[in-house]
Amino acid sequence: MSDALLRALSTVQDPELHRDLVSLGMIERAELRGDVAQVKVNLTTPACPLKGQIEREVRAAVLAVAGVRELELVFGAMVRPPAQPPLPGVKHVVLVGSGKGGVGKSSVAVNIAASLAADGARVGLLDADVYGPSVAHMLGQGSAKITANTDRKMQPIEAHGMRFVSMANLTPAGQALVWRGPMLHSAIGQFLKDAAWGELDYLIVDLPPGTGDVQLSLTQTIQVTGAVIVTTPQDVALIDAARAIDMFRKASVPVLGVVENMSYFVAPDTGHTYDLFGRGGSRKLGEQFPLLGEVPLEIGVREDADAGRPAVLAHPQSAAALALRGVARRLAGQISVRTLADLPEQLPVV
Ligand SMILES: Nc1ncnc2c1ncn2[C@@H]1O[C@H](COP(=O)(O)OP(=O)(O)OP(=O)(O)O)[C@@H](O)[C@H]1O
Repeated sequence: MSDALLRALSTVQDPELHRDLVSLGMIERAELRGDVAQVKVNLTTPACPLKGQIEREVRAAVLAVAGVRELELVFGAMVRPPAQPPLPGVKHVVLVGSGKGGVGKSSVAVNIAASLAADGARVGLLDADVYGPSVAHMLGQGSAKITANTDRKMQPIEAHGMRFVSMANLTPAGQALVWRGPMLHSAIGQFLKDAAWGELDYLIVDLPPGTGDVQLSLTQTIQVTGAVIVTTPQDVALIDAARAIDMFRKASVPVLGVVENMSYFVAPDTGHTYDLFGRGGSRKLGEQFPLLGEVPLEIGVREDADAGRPAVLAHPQSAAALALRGVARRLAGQISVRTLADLPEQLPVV
């Protein structure tokens, strides 16, 4: 490594982590070949929301070093696990919850997972909404069946770049589940621990709506990185979202951010924007939670879900898909912030 380049790179801060790239262990290579600098930066997540800014600042710093005429810059990514990973091979478990049903929690969970996977992360999705599992349908895998692998573990189903497990793929279609708390507790534990998740950067968990047994069970079974709250902007939804936030607080689960879904509607024929439920209402939940994004109500989101393809993949340029991509990247950023805040001053190079 070139000392001059490292000195220059140590003046560049990660904009979210407020620490320099060198002490964060993000510089894998910094070499001078003649007057060409070759630098490799490992971001803390492949879904880094501020990659463009980091790239600009690295360029400016390196090209200001005496004798450097050109920069060959490559990016990699390495998601850092917390001091205590939640499950072997799984770095982060993130819960997606809502105070009330029908606000689009599963849609948001599926699109966050698909978006992180599209950015290059290794992603799992656990459908813990055992009473109303809709993830399998939204991923076009409603009739797939979960099988056991040679170690007698549940083999997650692969779709759209992620692995997922859903009760819908274990029970015959159309049958209701009539389980009580202790059975649910053991089912969730099995989904987490007896599924062959393999190596994952993020395991996204779609919770049932509300504040019941499954939510508690999950927070007691493993150390989760945090929770995302999905809400719509009207007061009745926000009251329930506040209750969900309170539940996570009592269970010592950090709230990583809030997603305002069905935030507004743009009429496709006139282009007029309607704030059907009062856009921006989720700010009433408090300033302490980052707003991860405002996702418009869009017919395509529902159509894509029913066609079994996440909107972020099916119609990546739609306003809803772009908002959902932003949600996933901001969430990944928040996870890095949480994790690195708890790690030592000088991190090893990854
Ligand atoms: N932004 C959106 N625009 C249009 N339709 C949406 C949007 N978000 C969700 N939907 C649709 O609303 C319906 C409910 O969404 P979803 O199942 O994701 O909600 P949920 O909160 O998980 O529900 P439940 O709590 O009952 O499981 C679905 O048909 C979904 O396709």
